[in-house]
Amino acid sequence: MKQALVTGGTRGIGAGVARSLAEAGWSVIAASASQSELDAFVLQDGIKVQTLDVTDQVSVDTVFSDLTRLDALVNCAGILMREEEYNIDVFAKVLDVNLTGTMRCCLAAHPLLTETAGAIVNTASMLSTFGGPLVPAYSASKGGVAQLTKALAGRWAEHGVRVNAIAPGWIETEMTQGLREDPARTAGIMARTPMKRWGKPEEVGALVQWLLSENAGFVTGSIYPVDGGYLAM
Ligand SMILES: NC(=O)c1ccc[n+]([C@@H]2O[C@H](COP(=O)([O-])OP(=O)(O)OC[C@H]3O[C@@H](n4cnc5c(N)ncnc54)[C@H](O)[C@@H]3O)[C@@H](O)[C@H]2O)c1
Ligand SMILES: O=C(O)C(=O)C[C@H](O)[C@H](O)CO
Repeated sequence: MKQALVTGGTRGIGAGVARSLAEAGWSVIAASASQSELDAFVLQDGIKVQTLDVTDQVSVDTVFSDLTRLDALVNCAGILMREEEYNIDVFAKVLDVNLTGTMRCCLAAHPLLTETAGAIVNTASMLSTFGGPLVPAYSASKGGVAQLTKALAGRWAEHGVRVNAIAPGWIETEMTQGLREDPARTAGIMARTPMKRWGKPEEVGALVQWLLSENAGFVTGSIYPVDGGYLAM
């Protein structure tokens, strides 16, 4: 059975991805650094949970060296600290999780993925394309994830490893809870969203499922929006 590891896989978009892949017949490891999330995760057939901190090299090395097979890595772990990101320590922390954490897991997964001609899906954002004045570190990290994805795709194609990224729009998760509870921010977002609604984690999962399938066998180095049309406006 094909095996995927999803970082940040016990909540929000990552959990939506883990559940979509399990429903498509994958064996999924849903990994998170948060013990409370691991405890709260409602298990389903095909999914097991795993402690993994993407900022901790020992944690990453331990988890990946224990794997005997890996067909896909989906990097969903991410944080966003809003205005606090103007503090340099917070800036570095956000980069460490979102960008360096993504690279850490890609590097750790690469030897296993070369054995299976596997694939990576990273999580970029609309903020890979435009800057968010309230989130300088988050914006920089997501611009970085998009470029990292293209660089790795170019380098690892010769090993048969495909590397793509998703760029979710406004998705209903805890990360956007504050925005969804603010009527003025919600109205502003909906005014610019052609589909006039928030996206769901499983709608992001469906895109990841396709990117990891044989149907996407010639697709690498691309960034795929799933945003109800927001980036097109
Ligand atoms: N929600 C949105 O609208 C949206 C839009 C675009 C991109 N994204 C991106 O999607 C991804 C998932 O976001 P979400 O909205 O589901 O947010 P979320 O806060 O619900 O989930 C984030 C996940 O990352 C995990 N995580 C954080 N730090 C970690 C670490 N050091 N090691 C391992 N896991 C860690 C958390 O435990 C959690 O499981 C993030 O990369 C985010 O930037 C979200
Ligand atoms: O697009 C993303 O990656 C987001 O999650 C957007 C943020 O929630 C938003 O920029 C917060 O101000």
